[in-house]
Amino acid sequence: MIRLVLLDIEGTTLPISFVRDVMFPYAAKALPALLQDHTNPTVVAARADIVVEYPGQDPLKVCQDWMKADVKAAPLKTLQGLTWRQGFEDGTLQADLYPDVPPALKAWSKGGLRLAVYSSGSIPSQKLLYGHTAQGDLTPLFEDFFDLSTGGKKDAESYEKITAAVGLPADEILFLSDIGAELDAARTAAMSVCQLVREQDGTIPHPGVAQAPDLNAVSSQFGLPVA
Ligand SMILES: CSCCC(=O)C(=O)COP(=O)(O)O
Ligand SMILES: [Mg+2]
Repeated sequence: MIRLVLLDIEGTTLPISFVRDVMFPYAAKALPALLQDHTNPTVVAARADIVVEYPGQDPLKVCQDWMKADVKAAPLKTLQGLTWRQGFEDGTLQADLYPDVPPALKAWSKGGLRLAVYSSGSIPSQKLLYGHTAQGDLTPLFEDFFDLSTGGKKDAESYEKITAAVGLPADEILFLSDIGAELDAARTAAMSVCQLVREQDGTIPHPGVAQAPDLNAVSSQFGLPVA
């Protein structure tokens, strides 16, 4: 029986186009000034991580290249999160979740299911995003937030750590993602998994895993409370 649903964000609850066409351009504009900040310890640490990994290269150029290729690099995710704070807080950014998402999350939570997030986006940016949606602040629905500080999303060990953190048998945790390699890693860690195959995102169906076009279909397949 599923007791906790662990959700990816991009491609699962939020269209990829919102990340690529709205959030990334916002971050790209703000990054040059942010990288000049030599007093914020979070910025200093992220820039140092980039310099260690790419000695002699301009950290801004490295970030720009990562964004172009949607590389899930922890220092980039930290820096992007810092830039998005201003946008979410002043109303320039508002998370445009898939329409099936808010009602399903509310029904699952009301029905007693525990909910948690596991995304490459930094935990502060996950909270900003779910805190500023067209349907209001959805953060109270989630009991926990996990990001790359737990480990890479394609590593089974990350899912073992999450299982230990939430204190449930792995098969009672249902991980939802659009990415096959993430689902494989979660399955290796004995979690239940389902791929969100979002038509709008052109998700490539991954062989050998349960699939659903939206969260309502997830509810039907796994016997979860319905919206
Ligand atoms: C607050 S998440 C913003 C989107 C993002 O930058 C990202 O990398 C999401 O990746 P995911 O692991 O949710 O597919
Ligand atoms: Mg994703």
